[in-house]
Amino acid sequence: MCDPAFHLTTYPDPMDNIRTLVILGASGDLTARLLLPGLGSLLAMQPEREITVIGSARDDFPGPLGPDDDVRAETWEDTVAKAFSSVDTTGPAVDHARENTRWVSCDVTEAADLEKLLDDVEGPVCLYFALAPAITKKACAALAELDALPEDLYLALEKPVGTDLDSARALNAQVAQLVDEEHTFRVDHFLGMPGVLDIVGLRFANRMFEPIWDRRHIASIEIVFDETLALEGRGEFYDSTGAARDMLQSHLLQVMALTMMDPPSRFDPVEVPANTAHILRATRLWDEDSTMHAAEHPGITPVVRGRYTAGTTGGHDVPDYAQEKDVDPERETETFVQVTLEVDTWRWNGVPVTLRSGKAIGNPSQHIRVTFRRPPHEYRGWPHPTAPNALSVGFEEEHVQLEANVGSPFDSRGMNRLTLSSGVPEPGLTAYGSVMRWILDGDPTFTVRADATEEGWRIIDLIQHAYDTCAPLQEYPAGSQGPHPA
Ligand SMILES: NC(=O)C1=CN([C@@H]2O[C@H](COP(=O)(O)OP(=O)(O)OC[C@H]3O[C@@H](n4cnc5c(N)ncnc54)[C@H](OP(=O)(O)O)[C@@H]3O)[C@@H](O)[C@H]2O)C=CC1
Ligand SMILES: O=C1O[C@H](COP(=O)(O)O)[C@@H](O)[C@H](O)[C@H]1O
Repeated sequence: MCDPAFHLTTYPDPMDNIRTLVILGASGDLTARLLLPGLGSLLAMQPEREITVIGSARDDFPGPLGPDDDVRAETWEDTVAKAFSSVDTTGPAVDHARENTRWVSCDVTEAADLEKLLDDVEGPVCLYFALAPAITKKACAALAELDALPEDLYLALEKPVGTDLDSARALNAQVAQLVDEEHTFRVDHFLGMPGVLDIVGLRFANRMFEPIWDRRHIASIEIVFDETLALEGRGEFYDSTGAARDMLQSHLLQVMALTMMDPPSRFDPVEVPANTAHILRATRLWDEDSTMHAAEHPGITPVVRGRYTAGTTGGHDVPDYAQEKDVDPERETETFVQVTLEVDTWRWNGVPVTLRSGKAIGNPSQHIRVTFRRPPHEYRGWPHPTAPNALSVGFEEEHVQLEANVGSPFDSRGMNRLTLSSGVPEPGLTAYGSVMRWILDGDPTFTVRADATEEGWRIIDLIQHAYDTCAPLQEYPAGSQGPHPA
């Protein structure tokens, strides 16, 4: 279980860091829907924290009225208050942030604008780029033109970092000219999801899992994040991205690395990212032709991709992807991907690791499931094969489930399957609440280091190669479980 107040690192002192958060792109969807509510829930939990939030984008907030609008949106201050109250947050830290927030208009691609924005801002300060990747790149170039940057400056970058390996390398190099790695947060909110953080407690705060957490005892690992959601008006972004780049490049690969990393000696921004990178560097596509793999795990198709057609999911009619707004049907963008990977180390060689994510899926699953090997010895007269033990953890719902065999084969009941299942009692921070906490603490332990981003793109290139050579785009009706043979 992950205690919400459980601060995992000893570096640096919490509550002694960032006092000013500047959100660039603050009139966008991310800020109102995720960043501000996450911040509000954190402040409700930490009443002593004093933080000034500066919102910024090109237009005066809320921006001029469009030709078809008849109601002017609320002010920035109202937006902050509304976002805080949406998660029912109160307390002195919430009041302080609400009363001290302000809006500054700024085109982040213009050095002169940035200079004005940062003029009276004192460090430690974090600039949060809630911007499209192309604008983030231009903003970094404009920041590099300034004569001086605020002292103790942190930068927080949203995903995606770049759009491929080359652009990610270029952006990382640009960022490195502005601040060092320990002042850089490459945000992956999946690392803040309560269920994902439960993996930390399960693995490293118990005696019983870590000794068997390797290829000798684990048969396979599955990390699934399916969604009923379809495009939700994000056609333009999604059509140039697709499921692998949207969901695997950082999110599911980061979760995989946390699930499979060697135990770090400390939970700090040196050890955790190093162990994450170690796993990602060793990751390759499952080789279905390897004799050893074929004997132990026959029939795995390493890459499956699909795209939804019309159907119904979550009680809503979903149109054929090709009919969605702002998409090019000829582009072959996938809305479903399933890949089986291998982490080629002594600890994990030969264990298939399947990552899957699909949009418009019926009865979607969102879990990390570790399936153990069967007992090594078969007793005469017992039912065989004995079902394997399995441990699964939900992503956002914090649901932990352990499956075991109990009972005696010598009485009439025979062997039973026991499922120990528990939700975690106290709700903790939301995913973006944890992200905000790490940022305001100046603690990049659970953010994505530059090399991990680049490894993510290397793995995406392997998947793309499979798309081009052996994984044709298949169709699946919205509301189904995805294409065969996933
Ligand atoms: N929305 C989501 O659910 C998620 C988004 N993300 C990532 O977060 C980032 C932002 O996403 P989202 O909020 O949805 O995007 P939006 O398109 O909703 O918002 C973009 C923001 O950028 C501002 N902007 C654009 N150009 C400039 C400029 N030159 N100078 C200053 N501000 C500018 C816009 O305001 P204006 O035009 O007035 O300047 C607007 O405030 C993206 O990288 C996305 O991938 C990540 C996870 C989830
Ligand atoms: O980053 C993204 O994540 C969401 C899923 O995360 P959630 O916290 O909103 O459940 C996904 O829908 C989106 O496509 C992707 O860009």
